[in-house]
Amino acid sequence: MSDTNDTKKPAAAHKTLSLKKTETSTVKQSFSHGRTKAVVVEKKRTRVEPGKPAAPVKETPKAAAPAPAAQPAAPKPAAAASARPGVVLRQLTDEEKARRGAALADARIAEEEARKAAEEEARRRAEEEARLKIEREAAAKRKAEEDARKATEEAAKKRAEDEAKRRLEKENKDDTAPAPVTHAPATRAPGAKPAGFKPAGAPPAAPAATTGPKPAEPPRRKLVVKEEEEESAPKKAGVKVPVKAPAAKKGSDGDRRRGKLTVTKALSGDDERTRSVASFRRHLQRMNKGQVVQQAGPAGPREVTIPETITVSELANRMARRAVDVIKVLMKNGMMATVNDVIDADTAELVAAEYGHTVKRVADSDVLEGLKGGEDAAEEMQSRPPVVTVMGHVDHGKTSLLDALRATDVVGGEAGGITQHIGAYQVQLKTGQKITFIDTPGHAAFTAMRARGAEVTDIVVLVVAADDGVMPQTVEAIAHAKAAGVPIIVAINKIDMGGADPMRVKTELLQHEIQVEDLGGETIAVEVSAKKKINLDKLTEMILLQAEVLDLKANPNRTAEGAIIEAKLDRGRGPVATALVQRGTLKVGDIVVAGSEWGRVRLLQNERGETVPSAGPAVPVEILGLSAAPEAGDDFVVVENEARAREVTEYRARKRREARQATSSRQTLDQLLKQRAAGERKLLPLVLKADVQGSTEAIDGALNKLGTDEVGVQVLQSGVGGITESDVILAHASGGAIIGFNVRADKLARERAKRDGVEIRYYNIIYNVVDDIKAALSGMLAPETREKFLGNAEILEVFTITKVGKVAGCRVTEGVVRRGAKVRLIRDHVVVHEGELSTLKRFKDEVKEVQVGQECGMAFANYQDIQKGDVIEAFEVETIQRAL
Ligand SMILES: Nc1nc2c(ncn2[C@@H]2O[C@H](COP(=O)(O)OP(=O)(O)OP(=O)(O)O)[C@@H](O)[C@H]2O)c(=O)[nH]1
Repeated sequence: MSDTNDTKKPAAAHKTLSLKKTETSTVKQSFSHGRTKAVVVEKKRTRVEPGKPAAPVKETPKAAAPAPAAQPAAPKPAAAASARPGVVLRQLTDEEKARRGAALADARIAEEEARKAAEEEARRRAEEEARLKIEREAAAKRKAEEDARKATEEAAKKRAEDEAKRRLEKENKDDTAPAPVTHAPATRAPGAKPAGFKPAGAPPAAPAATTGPKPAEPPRRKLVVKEEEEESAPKKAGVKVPVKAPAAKKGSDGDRRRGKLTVTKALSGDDERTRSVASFRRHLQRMNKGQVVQQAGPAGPREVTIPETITVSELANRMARRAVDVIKVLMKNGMMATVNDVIDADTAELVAAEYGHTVKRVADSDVLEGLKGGEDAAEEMQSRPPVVTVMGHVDHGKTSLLDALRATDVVGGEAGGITQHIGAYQVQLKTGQKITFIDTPGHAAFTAMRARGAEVTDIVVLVVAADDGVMPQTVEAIAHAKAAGVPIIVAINKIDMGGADPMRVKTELLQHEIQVEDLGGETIAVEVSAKKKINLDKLTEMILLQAEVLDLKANPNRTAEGAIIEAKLDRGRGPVATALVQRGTLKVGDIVVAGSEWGRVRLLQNERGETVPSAGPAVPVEILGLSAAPEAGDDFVVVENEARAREVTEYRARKRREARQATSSRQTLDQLLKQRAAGERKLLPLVLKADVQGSTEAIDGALNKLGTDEVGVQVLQSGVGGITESDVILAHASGGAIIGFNVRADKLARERAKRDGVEIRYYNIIYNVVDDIKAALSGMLAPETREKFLGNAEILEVFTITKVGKVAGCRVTEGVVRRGAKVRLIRDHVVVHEGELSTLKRFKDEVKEVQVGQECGMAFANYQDIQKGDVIEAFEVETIQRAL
């Protein structure tokens, strides 16, 4: 506040003259916001007696105004005294005049400023009022527009629905001319929006025309929505929200979804439409802020490991939630999923974040990390028995030798006398030492197992019959053993036989870089007789000696690891896997992952069928309790819990599926068809099912060997277990047959095979499979054609007969001419035509054949250019079936 003193003002004209010794002045007070107030100040002068001290000036404000803070023009006591009434006023000094003049000027300036401030304030108020008025009017106008727009939308929507209904009814009535039901009638008025198109705040069609210049409004509104979407896009990219976001649908549907939520829409029950872009963005923002929407669960937030893909149930499991909770979250994000559906890691991460869990993303292959334990410390290692594989040529006595060593006889039990089942046995010697033998059907299975990474064998015993010597499969076995880097012990068998010549065997082996000790080499050779049980102890002694050299050790005090030697589906016992423990000890109750199968060990049985509680290193044991039969050569490992087992097996199963798809039957069929089209090698497609893996491999190998450049076998699928409907479907699709070895088709498969005409053949002897397939392949060989000369006839005369054409009057000069035979027309020793006869007549009668020397009439089918003197050569084509 500032006061302005207006003293010594000249008397105003309206003021009455009075003798009162009073002097008035006005004080103008300025307040904030330009408010001012004028205060009149009266100054009374009193007489001052000479010699008496001057009384102070007493001011009596007429209004209750605060006293002026300063009286710039107030006279000093001396001046005041001189102004006393009764005292002659003295003239003001120059100094006083100057001061008063300055004060007056100041007061005038202040007054001017206050006036200006007041004017400014008034102007501002007027403007503010005008603005508010405009805003009020605009709001009212907008409200009116909005109401009108809503009304129009409602009407348009209703019209569209009516229209759709009408069309639907019409379609139902008239099936021949179906009209697509659409929400956007093609004949809508210009400017009118398609039914359901509701851009936020866009003026309705009708008011747009009346309210004037707002033509750019709808597109702008649309753009805003678009911007919102675009804004959310990078977030999506960053977080990879796998929400079925309001992805634009085609046409009016997509547009419609961008609109505001109206009552119609809300009641329409269309979830997708009711989810606006803004809500999606809000959701994303929530996501980005890491705001937890759901409760983490009873155990609180945790770290959830998420692989590249995961099933809904597994994700729920890892978050300690119910699967239905996960499904709810997915649905909320616009994704319909069931418990068993596989979702990608991004989606899973979103769900986990929703529950406030932290996520640990792992690559697919990471699940295998740490599956197998690390190296064992040297002090934990203990000696273990050697694992021996017996290999050799067919009938050289592998099984007999193993039998002799085990003092059991399985040869008689084998159909056809062939070792068809891979078995693994441990023999305990008189000394108490143990040797584990793996009986394979041949080196192929050994290699197949090696190919799967199962390096189970420590020593190979190469059986060579002393009477037969080194044979092709002996050579192959040597190659396989060498490739595996496994030491060989040669067992020269059948030394009891008359024609046995062990030295010949030894020298023959030299050609294959096997130098036995007798001949100055390092390879141990033992002359044995499996039948007469000669030198068997020497053989075992040599095996143990070799094992000693190899210094075979393993840690038995750890979780078990090993390899699957054989697996089968046993009717009574379910999936049974013969496993060889390589380190650690396998116990009943352990959770085992074997290849892409897993299970809790229900029962362990040794080779004699006895139940054992555990199996240590180099012990072969049958495992019961697996979910399905793994493949021979798969590794097995004991894991800490079921979740881990599931994780690993799911990953492996997926990888195998992918690998199979890469060489899927469809692809094979395509190749097959291509080959057929190109007249290339003909393949006989087969689906092969057997009771054990070893048999499938043995049959597969044997059948593949049957192939030639022209024909061959295409094993579309081979596996262990009964023949199922899917096998039949596969065989049918490829036009192939099914081979069941020691297995049968189930009911569904039988019915389907009957319906589709797919042949299923059952066998229990490999030779028979090979023979039958050989015959089938022979049938596929293109038959040879051979021409058989019949006879010659000379054309004596040519007659032209109406309706028949040219007929040759001939005489058979050589052999016979038969009806239906093929003929060539030879003119001057040159073949001018090759075709068939249409007529063969003797006199007027059709005859079957005409002998040499006889005359006949002949006409060619579709050929008229015959001349006298031409020779007709008759011949037949014989087809000769070939065999492999
Ligand atoms: N005299 C004699 N015969 C033997 C001896 N060992 C095996 N045999 C016979 O040789 C034949 C073949 O023996 P297997 O043990 O079945 O031979 P394998 O090598 O296992 O044959 P595949 O299973 O077909 O590979 C049988 O008839 C045996 O009786 C032996 O030491 N002396």
